[in-house]
Amino acid sequence: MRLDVVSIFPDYLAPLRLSLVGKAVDSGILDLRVHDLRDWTHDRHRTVDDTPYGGGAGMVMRPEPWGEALDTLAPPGGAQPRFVVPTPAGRPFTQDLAAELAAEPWLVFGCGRYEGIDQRVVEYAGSRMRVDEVSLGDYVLAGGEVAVLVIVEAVARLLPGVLGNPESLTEESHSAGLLEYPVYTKPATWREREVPPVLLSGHHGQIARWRRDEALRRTARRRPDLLSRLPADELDARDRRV
Ligand SMILES: NC(=O)c1ccno1
Repeated sequence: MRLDVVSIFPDYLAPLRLSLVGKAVDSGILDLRVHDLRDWTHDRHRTVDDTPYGGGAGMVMRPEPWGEALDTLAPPGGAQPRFVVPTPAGRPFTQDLAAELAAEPWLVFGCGRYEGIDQRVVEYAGSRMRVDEVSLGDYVLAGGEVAVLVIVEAVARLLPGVLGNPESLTEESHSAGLLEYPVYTKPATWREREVPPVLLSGHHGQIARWRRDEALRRTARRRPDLLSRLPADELDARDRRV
């Protein structure tokens, strides 16, 4: 997978060279290219923003540098990426969307700053590539860079060969529409707190049942909205009694 990130703070994306994502880059699973939007400006001050039409506080990112950046990275008529723009006004970024993006051969991330990017950039991009304006949650960041770090990690870990043990993808939060069950490791007793005995029983069927029950309980307590979204046949009669 090729990943391009366009930002006025390219150094903000340095963490993508570390740990899990960094290893994926080193191994060639990810072809990561980070670009400075100012490389597509032509004035002495390398200006990327201007005052908003209609007035109001703050500045808006000018469309010209973004248009030139997209034309350089993905010339019209050639292969086109999926353009992902983190914004508080976007649709929710979810595990399902992470899985969708992980199936793409090429993603370009646009990091907005100030009050955002001139909307015509998204409209222009949408005329020749798929565009996703996505939000990590109902809060506002100073820019898209931090959101891109989150999205890239969520996507990269789903790529074959990135996680040491792909099995861990099968029972994690949101993988089956539920929150993950609580996990424990040695010692069996820690500060007078015991590990649930069933986990020490060696009885795999009972352990699986306990984990399912705990995932259901945790989801019902913390995210009842997820339960209401589960397909009707996802919960059996026993599940409904938990
Ligand atoms: N909530 C968000 O994802 C976001 C992106 C940029 N600013 O906020």
